Amino acid sequence: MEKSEAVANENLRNGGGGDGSICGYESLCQLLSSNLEPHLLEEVNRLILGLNCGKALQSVAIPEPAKALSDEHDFDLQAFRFNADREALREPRVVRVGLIQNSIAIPTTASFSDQKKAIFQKLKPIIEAAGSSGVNILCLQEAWMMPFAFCTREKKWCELAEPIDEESTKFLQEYARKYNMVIVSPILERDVNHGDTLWNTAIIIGNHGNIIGKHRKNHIPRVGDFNESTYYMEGNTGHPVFETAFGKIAVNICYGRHHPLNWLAFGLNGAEIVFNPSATVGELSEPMWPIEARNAAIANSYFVGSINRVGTEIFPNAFTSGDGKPQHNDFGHFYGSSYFSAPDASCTPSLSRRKDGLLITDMDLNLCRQLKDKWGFRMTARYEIYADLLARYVRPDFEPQVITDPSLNR
Ligand SMILES: NC(=O)NCCC(=O)O
Repeated sequence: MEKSEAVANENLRNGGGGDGSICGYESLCQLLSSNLEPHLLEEVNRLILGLNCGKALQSVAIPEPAKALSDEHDFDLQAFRFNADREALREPRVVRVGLIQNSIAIPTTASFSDQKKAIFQKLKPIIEAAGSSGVNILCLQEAWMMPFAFCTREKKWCELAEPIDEESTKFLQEYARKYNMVIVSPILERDVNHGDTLWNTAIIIGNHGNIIGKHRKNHIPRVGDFNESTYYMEGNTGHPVFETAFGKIAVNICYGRHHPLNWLAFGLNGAEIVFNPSATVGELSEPMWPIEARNAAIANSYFVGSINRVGTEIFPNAFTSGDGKPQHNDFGHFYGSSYFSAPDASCTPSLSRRKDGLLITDMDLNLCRQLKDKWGFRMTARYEIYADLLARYVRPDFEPQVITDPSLNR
C-alpha cells in the first residue's frame, strides 16, 4: 500500500490527528475558528450552524465551579443558548440541558466490577459540573456503564447488564436528588421478570430521584462491527414521551437515528426534546452525524441532543465481522462530537472529537410551537396517505405503485 493511502486509511479510522483530533483540532468548529478571518468565519458559521432568531447562536458564561472541574479533570466544557421569540400570551420556557460524552476509564481486561466502578468515578466530576451549573435535564451516552463490547459477540459481556433499579440507576439517583435534575440513563438492561431478557434501555430518572419510566431501543444495527443483535432484543416500549418537571422528553437510541419514522413517532407523541445517546465510529457514520439529528429537529419541530462516546476501546480477543477484512481488536475511534440541534435549523458547535465533555445548552421550548406555526410541517404532513401506504406495504401481497413507460422494451 502507498504511504499516502495508508495515511488516508488511518485518517478514516481514527481522524486526521492520529490521536482522534482533526489534524490537531478538537472539532471542526475549532479548526475553522482558528484558521478563518473573522468575517469569513461569521459567514461559514451562518451556513453550517444556522441562525437562531436571526442571529448567530449565543454562547453562555460557564459557571466557575464547572470550569474548575473541567480544568482539573480535563474534559471539554461548552455552553450555549437557543432563544425563541417573545410571545404575547406565554412566558418563555427556558430549560438548561446537558449532554455528557466520555471514554471508558480502564482497560477492558480489568475485572468487570473495577471497569464499572472506574466509569462511575470518571463521571462524578462531569455530573457534578452539570449539577452545579443548574442543568435541569442531563443525558448520558448509550450503554454508558460498560465498554461497547457488542463488536466482540462474546457472551461474557452480558454479565454487565443490570435491572433498571440497580447499581447504575442508584448511582445517578443520588445526583438527581442532589441537583433537582432529570437524568436520562441509557444502560444494557437485564429484564429479570422476563427470563433475563436483555434490552438496550434508557431509564428516565425524575428530578426527585424517582424512576419515571424507560424506553427500549427500537432498531438494532446489523452493520460493520455493530453486532448488537447478539446481545439484546428489539424494543417493546413503542415511542414514549416522558412529561418531566422541565419538559416533554423522549429518547431515540443510537441507530434509531437512521429511521425517520422513529423520529416522527416521538414527535407525534409530543416530544419537545429528543435525546440520541449513541456509540458510533468515524469510518462508519461521521458524515451522517451532523445531518440526521439536525434534520429530525427541523422535520419534527423539537430539539435534539446527540451524544457519542469517545476514544478507542481495545478488547482482549480479536474479532471479525464477516466482511473479509482482517481480524481486529477494536471498533475504531468513537468520535465524540456531541451537539444540540434546534427546530429552527440552528445547531451548537460540537464537543471535542477525542476528549470527555459536557455540553450545556439553555433552550426556550417555546421555539417548538413557534416553528410549527411558521412552517406548518405537522399541518401539511398528509399522514393519512402515508398511513394508507404503510398499511398496504406491511401486507405480504403488497404491490409497489410503479407505472411503466409502455414504450420501454422489455
Ligand atoms: N450503537 C449503535 O446503534 N451503533 C450503530 C452505528 C450507527 O448507527 O452509527
